[in-house]
Amino acid sequence: MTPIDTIIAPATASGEAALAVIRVSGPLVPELVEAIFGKAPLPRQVRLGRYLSTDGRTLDTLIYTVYEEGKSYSGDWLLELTPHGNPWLVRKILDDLLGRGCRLAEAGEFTRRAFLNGKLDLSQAEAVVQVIQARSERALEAARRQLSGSVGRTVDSLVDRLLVVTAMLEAYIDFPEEDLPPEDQKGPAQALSSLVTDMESLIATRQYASLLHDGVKCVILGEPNVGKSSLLNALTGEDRVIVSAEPGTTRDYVEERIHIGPYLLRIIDTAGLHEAASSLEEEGIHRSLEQIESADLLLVVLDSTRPAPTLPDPVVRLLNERNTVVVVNKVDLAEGKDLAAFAADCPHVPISAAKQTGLNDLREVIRRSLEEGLVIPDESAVIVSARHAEALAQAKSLLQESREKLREGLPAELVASDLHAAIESMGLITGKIDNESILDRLFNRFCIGK
Ligand SMILES: Nc1nc2c(c(=O)[nH]1)N(C=O)[C@@H](CNc1ccc(C(=O)N[C@@H](CCC(=O)O)C(=O)O)cc1)CN2
Ligand SMILES: Nc1nc2c(ncn2[C@@H]2O[C@H](COP(=O)(O)OP(=O)(O)OP(=O)(O)O)[C@@H](O)[C@H]2O)c(=O)[nH]1
Ligand SMILES: [Mg+2]
Repeated sequence: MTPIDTIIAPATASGEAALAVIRVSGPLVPELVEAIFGKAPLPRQVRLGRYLSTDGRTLDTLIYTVYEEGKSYSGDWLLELTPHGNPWLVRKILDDLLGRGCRLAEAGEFTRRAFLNGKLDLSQAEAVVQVIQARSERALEAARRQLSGSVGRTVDSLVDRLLVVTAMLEAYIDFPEEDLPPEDQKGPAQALSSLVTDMESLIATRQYASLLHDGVKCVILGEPNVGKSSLLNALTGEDRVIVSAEPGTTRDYVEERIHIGPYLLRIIDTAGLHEAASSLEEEGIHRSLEQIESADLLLVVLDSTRPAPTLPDPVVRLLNERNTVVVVNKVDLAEGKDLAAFAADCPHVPISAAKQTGLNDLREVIRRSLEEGLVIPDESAVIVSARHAEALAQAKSLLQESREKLREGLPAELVASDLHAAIESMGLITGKIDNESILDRLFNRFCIGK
């Protein structure tokens, strides 16, 4: 084995805080503990000690924990120091450790070592970043599952099934003159079809993952002056956009992020839709339409005192009960019209953006629409990473080709070689590969200290 460096990094963000965590990982750990604290390292015991620097000064009285080789996060000897959260103190300790032969860790290096030591598969290592970066409860839940190995397990079980089919076919390769008799093609062909179906549904979870990560795109639309901007302000709880009695106030779309229950939403206010009177208005409306077309959820705002609007045809065609909520605004004004016939299949929610009434009902209806209208996988694996989706799609198309070849009665070894390529492609997900450049690309996205 080549000797490895002992790496160090702060594991917490820099800045004043109650505590900071510094991690040290590598073979120097036992002797460092002896030298710094004057005590033999006792693995997995939380200890209080005085950090004595190389020049004999006490830097801090702090808590430290030693994890022994093979039983740590990284898999190597590991020391965690919890000094007071003073950035200057952290710097002093890091400098002292550098002087003792450690070096600063690169981004993701602790997790990279965990992967190389077999503590995590690659999909789990990637999940560490997802857990740190998740911006909603649902996103965190999906990342946590991936970190616990859900993606790895699902992919492994697909690979196991694929290996069984490959073995069935390879039994024939030893008898090259013999064609695969039709009755023996049936088993592998069926197994391949069901694998393709299962891979497709796994790939489909990616759509959900991007909603989790980027947020559900929710577009507020409607005629001018109905209160779209007032609604955005009410939902964000800020005076984010200009509201005025003059129709055509909003000229360009405005985006804000809000949470509704466990979901993250990108909520977008658009220019009112009507017959444009100027080219500037036309451009505004054009931009509204672009936003509307790419939305996951539409909030159509009506003015309760006005007749139902006539929206442009392309917009009307998009509306359905799964992606649309009709928001009937200005119900604080007396002279309400009966608007129940407008988009009658979609839920209608009466509100007053100005008086801030009905907003909790609206949040509840939005939440329900998201739960019913979006395919939200319950337990199992969610594919969050584009890299995983790509590898799966590649494997899936190889399986489809091999099924075709099987049907055409081509030799078993041709079919089997496609299957091997598919297995290799799936191996990229869990990291059963030997490719430095992929590893570099992956781990560079981590923050230092992870
Ligand atoms: N103080 C501290 N808190 C932390 C972490 C850490 O590294 N340090 N983690 C870092 O992300 C997360 C927890 N993940 C961890 C995963 C494995 C091991 C570990 O020591 N594994 C050993 C022993 C397993 C056992 O005893 O059950 C191993 O796998 O061999 C530690 C933390 C979140 N909280
Ligand atoms: N009475 C009452 N007035 C409201 C309500 N919501 C908005 N308004 C008023 O309606 C007018 C238009 O509001 P905006 O939020 O600017 O409407 P908009 O749909 O964004 O308008 P454009 O950007 O021009 O398309 C303003 O004078 C608001 O004060 C409400 O719930 N009740
Ligand atoms: Mg507006």
